Amino acid sequence: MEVRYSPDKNGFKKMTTDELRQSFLIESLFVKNEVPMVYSDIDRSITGSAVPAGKELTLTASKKEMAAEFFCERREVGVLNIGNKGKIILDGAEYTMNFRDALYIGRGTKEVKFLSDDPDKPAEFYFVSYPAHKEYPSKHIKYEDAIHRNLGSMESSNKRTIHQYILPEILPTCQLAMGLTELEEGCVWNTMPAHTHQRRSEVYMYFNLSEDDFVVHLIGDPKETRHLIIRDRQAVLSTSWSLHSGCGTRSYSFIWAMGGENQAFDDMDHIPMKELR
Ligand SMILES: O=C(O)C(=O)C[C@H](O)C(=O)CO
Ligand SMILES: [Zn+2]
Repeated sequence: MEVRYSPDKNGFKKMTTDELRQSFLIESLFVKNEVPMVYSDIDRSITGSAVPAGKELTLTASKKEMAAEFFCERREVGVLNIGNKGKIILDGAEYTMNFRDALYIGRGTKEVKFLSDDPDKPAEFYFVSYPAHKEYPSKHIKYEDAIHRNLGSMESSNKRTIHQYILPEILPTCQLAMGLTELEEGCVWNTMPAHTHQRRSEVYMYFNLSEDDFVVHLIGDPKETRHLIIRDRQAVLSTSWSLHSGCGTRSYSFIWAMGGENQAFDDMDHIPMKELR
């Protein structure tokens, strides 16, 4: 498992493009028949994917980094399927995962298996995990059971729907919150006006982009921003002090996942537009 260490605010200011990418950008996801994972010291998130294409995949603990017998020994996981129909089996209990369905996997779950219905049209599971102090029941949250919030406008090029799957309004978790944001055609800006949230950190994973398209993702202190060019199915880590917002060369979607001490979605420190630099 790859491990990432984040810089402090001052170290961040001196980083080159390559250093920024090595610290915050995750380019290794969605490899068929593998379960790539990145462990970050930011709230101890683990970000990964599972694309079973003719092979059943298992979520296993990396002994060195996790010192655990099984992945969910002290962790909870949120999974979203952005591919074709598949299944996740948790200790023998089977969940049918359609496109845009989510699954919360509670601490204590011993066996997690990922399968696709058709190996030629695989399911594409994306997951984010955080440490969990307590066992909460696993739960399947279908697309139609998520909370769908419309935000933004065509005039601001940011009309989008935020689909909220894993939040206290839907199910209890230890610290994980997770959802999916889809931009309307012709809209390119996400999370603008921008925010930080000192009380939690966040991981974004962008998708629905063609090979030639990308998102210019803003990070850093709102008064001294930097950017990363992010391509299809790549993820970006965000510290609690960093804004996280992006502008694409076309419309796109992204999955956001958060861990920390406060799960209230609207608990954000908004940044006045005039203050961004
Ligand atoms: O488009 C948006 O705005 C978002 O999706 C915002 C994220 O959900 C977020 O940053 C939550 O803290
Ligand atoms: Zn946020």
